[in-house]
Amino acid sequence: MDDSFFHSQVRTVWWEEDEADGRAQIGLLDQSLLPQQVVIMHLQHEQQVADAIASLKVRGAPVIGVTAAFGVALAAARLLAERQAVQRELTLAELSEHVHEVSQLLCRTRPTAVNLFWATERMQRCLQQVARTSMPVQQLVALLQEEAQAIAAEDVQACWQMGMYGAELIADGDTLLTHCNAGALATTGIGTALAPIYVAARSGKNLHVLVDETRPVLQGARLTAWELQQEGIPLTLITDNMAGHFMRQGNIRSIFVGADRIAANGDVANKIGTYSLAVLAHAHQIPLYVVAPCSTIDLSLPSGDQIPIEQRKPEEVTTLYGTSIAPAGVAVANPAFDVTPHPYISAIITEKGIVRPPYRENLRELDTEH
Ligand SMILES: CSC[C@H]1O[C@H](OP(=O)(O)O)[C@H](O)[C@@H]1O
Repeated sequence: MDDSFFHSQVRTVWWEEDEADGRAQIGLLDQSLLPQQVVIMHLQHEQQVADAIASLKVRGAPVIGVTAAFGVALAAARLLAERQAVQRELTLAELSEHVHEVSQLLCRTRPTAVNLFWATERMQRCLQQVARTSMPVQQLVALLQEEAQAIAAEDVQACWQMGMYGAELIADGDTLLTHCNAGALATTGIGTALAPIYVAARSGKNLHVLVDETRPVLQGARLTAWELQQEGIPLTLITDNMAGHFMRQGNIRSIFVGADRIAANGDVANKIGTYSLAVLAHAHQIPLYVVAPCSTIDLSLPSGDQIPIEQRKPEEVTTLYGTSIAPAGVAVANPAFDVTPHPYISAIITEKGIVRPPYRENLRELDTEH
């Protein structure tokens, strides 16, 4: 497969330099405005990066990991530039402390997606490893940038591999269901859950995708529908509460979803509503596949019960595009994710292959970095 395989020009996040003064910055597609507007942001401070992640301008587990890595590299470059401007030395100890503090800042934005923690830990490890070599601090800052670029490049590669493995599970003529957005917009590559769909479609299989709208913030309706449309993949948008109806009618061959964190026993935290889908799928004997890179696997947690679930603001539920849809003062719950117990998961597709039960043993053999 060559680069022309993927038609869309979707780019989620990248490293760049300001045209005017050559300052390091991060280019980022503002996903909160899609599909109505395609707006590119240019971030020059780590606080802007943290705000972009917290406000879902960039969202999806793999790409928030990449964004956090770029954020750490940006913070290091910014501190060095500040010191150079006043001709003050930046010591290794100061750089290390700054990188640690910025990692903590970025990790406070979204607690469930483990990729954020994985990426910032990897950035800190990179600094610790080379620090012993007494390398000049300018070179350490450049190395952090290279490490972030490597994380992004590995994500692109992982998406391809997940796509190739997952496509084997899709047959010509299948109708598939997906939830939220686990496509190109959630990664720096062709996506996680949507990657097998793209690979299968490009290999000539005729497919149809049912897309859950995914309340409360509509990643399915706004992002997945937009992304699939750009790629020319036939789709039908449905509201979340229609999924059971279509399963019962026998219209759905399999379900592909992403993941924000996978525990050692194979329990999966993913966008709220995934658990309900999984139970329905089980009742209708429809396979549910989770597609995620190894950076989403957290072997330090024995089960999904230990996965922290992000609670988001009530306004995401009580309003739609700024318009109130509920009575003022109503009590609201807004967990962003739920946990699907592993017995409901038919297979977990990673860049290293397809993992089937028993998950505890088979995930351990994958050689993840956690
Ligand atoms: C490829 S992971 C995408 C993953 O991210 C989503 O959450 P959010 O939009 O809140 O970042 C959701 O859980 C998707 O499955």
